[in-house]
Amino acid sequence: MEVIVAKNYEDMSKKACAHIVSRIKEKPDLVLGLATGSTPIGLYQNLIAEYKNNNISFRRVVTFNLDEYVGLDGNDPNSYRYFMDHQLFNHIDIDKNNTFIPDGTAENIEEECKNYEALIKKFGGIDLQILGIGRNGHIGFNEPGSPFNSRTQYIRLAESTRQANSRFFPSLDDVPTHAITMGIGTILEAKEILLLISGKGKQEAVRRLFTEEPNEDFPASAIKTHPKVFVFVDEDALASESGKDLQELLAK
Ligand SMILES: N[C@@H]1[C@@H](O)[C@H](O)[C@@H](COP(=O)(O)O)O[C@@H]1O
Repeated sequence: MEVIVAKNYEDMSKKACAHIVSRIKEKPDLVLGLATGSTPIGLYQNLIAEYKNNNISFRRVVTFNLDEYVGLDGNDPNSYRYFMDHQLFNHIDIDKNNTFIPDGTAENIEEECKNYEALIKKFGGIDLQILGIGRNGHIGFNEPGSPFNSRTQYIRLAESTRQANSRFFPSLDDVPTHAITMGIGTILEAKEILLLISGKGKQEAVRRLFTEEPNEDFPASAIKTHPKVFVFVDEDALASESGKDLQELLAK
């Protein structure tokens, strides 16, 4: 696990963007795994700027999102399809037919999960997966207790996750109770993983990530078993009480 410490959110977003741009230049038909949440928004803005400056093209890039709420269609402003269209896809030259997100309105959710896995395989697997992290260590919507070999699946959201995400909805009652998420096993099959962590609210998650052995109570710890991981973390997320120790730990 390589750790890149950024000064702040903007710096983290820029550094992660530079990493992805270099990968797209090496492989213009990169299969890119995408994440939602507030954390990657700055990264997406930087990618849009790189496209507008004619520095990169997404014409041949294929994307797979980690997850989607069950029950929300793509026109719902809280769906992850809507999020991705508005935060990234509408502003770059990507072929929308090559942007995949689980369908939260599918009649047969289990089929949808299987098909999603098959589609990822059909494109040769994910080259680079972007991840954010929930305060309880969730990645995608894999909540604590998710087995490390789990595949794309239908899951019930933890109440703490519904509460955290209720800031985007009119009320807590409007937050869906279920989602489809790539499994941890699916995520670990990506050839490379980029985890982005920003802000004071993530200090405890950072502490656990850097100090705990891989364990299913803290889903993000699974990435420690992966051979090619880059963690982009800003100083706010690092600066816990034990921040100094963490900085020392990282310096080793
Ligand atoms: N499913 C998403 C995760 O993929 C994301 O990492 C997490 C953290 O979001 P934020 O970046 O807003 O803290 O939120 C959601 O639950």
